[in-house]
Amino acid sequence: MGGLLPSLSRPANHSRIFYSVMFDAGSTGTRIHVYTFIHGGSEELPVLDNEMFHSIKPGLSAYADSPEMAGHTVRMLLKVAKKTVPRLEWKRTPLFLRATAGLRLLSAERARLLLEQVQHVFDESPFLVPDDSVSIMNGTNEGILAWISVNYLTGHLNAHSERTVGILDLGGGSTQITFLPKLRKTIESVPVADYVAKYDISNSTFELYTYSYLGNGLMAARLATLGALGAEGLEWRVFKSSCLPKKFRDEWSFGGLTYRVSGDPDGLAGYKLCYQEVLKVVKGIIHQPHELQDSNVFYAFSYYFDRAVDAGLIDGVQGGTLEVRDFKKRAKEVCNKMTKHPPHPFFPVHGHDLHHLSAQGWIRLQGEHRAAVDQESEQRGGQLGFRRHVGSPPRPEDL
Ligand SMILES: Nc1ccn([C@@H]2O[C@H](COP(=O)(O)OP(=O)(O)O)[C@@H](O)[C@H]2O)c(=O)n1
Repeated sequence: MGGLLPSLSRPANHSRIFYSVMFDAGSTGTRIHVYTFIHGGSEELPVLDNEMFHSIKPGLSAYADSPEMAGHTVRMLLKVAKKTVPRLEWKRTPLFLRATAGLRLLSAERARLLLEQVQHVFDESPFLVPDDSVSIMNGTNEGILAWISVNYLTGHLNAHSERTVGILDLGGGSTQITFLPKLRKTIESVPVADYVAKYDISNSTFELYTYSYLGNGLMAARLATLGALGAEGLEWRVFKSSCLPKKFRDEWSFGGLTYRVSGDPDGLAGYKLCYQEVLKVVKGIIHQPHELQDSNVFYAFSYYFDRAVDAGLIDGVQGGTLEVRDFKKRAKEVCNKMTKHPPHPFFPVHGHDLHHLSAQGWIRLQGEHRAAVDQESEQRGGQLGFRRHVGSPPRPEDL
């Protein structure tokens, strides 16, 4: 995202504060980040001074049949930019939008029509609209940027650091895994070449293992488990699962479609059956690098974080450190209890088959930091801000 920062060659008397506006168009919501940077001097890199955040649900892909509503979402969010950026700065403040799995899951034509609406709203706004303002980010870049952000914010990218940490990002439509392999064999034995990406950061080249599994984000994988993703007859069908309490009934919306779901009142529910159901969706698809069988540190976030909080495994403000097997243990407890008293539905592991990913590995679950008021339930107050952020860690007074 090299274009995020506007040109730094400014006249000496020019304001040393500048702004940049980034939209994250995810499968479950569209978010705006308005960054304020301070430019200390021509030799120095700008420093992130503040970030304003706001989000709207659902994501743009929910409007595949009414693209003008996607434009409306972006117009609403632009109001935050207008409030945050002084009027005089609007015409030199660049706008960017990067869409992730929601749009990747649509046909190229439907995605194009949505992005066209966004481009139109950008063009009629008073802000700067660079050439590459609006696009779909590919899964490889999504995984790499998350890895850079987390390693930068945790201090693993500084010159003295000898190791890095991996990332696990569970979105609604896709899930990413990225780490720096310790063994050459890991790179040599990837299933296809696009599991490896080289990235240069300050005189070092990192050869990363990175992959984005499209359709294995939490919402998409959950619907696939129910046999609902891509199914016909959504108006009359009810999709049943042994992962849901027997008497449970609900409607779930994703990607502009609504699915009626329920437990199986005449069947069985519980961990074992549910595990088999989920396995059908991930088996043979999720690649499990050998070296991850040993202990490894991963930062897991997005829905990994949300579900760990919901399951009572970590604190919603502090985040926490878990072993992968803790997820399995808790899933067993919750799913087997659900056969007796119906609690909230809990799927043991979505997206990644985490148990196999790293039997003894640790994952650190951290929430995201947001400096601004977020009206969504997805607001989290963890210690680090890293999801699609590249910038300074939040200051204590912002937390
Ligand atoms: N700035 C953001 C945006 C989303 N998220 C999390 O990302 C998840 C939703 O992912 P998403 O809607 O972007 O889905 P994808 O398009 O990445 O598959 C939720 O768990 C959100 O809380 C985040 O942690 N930080």
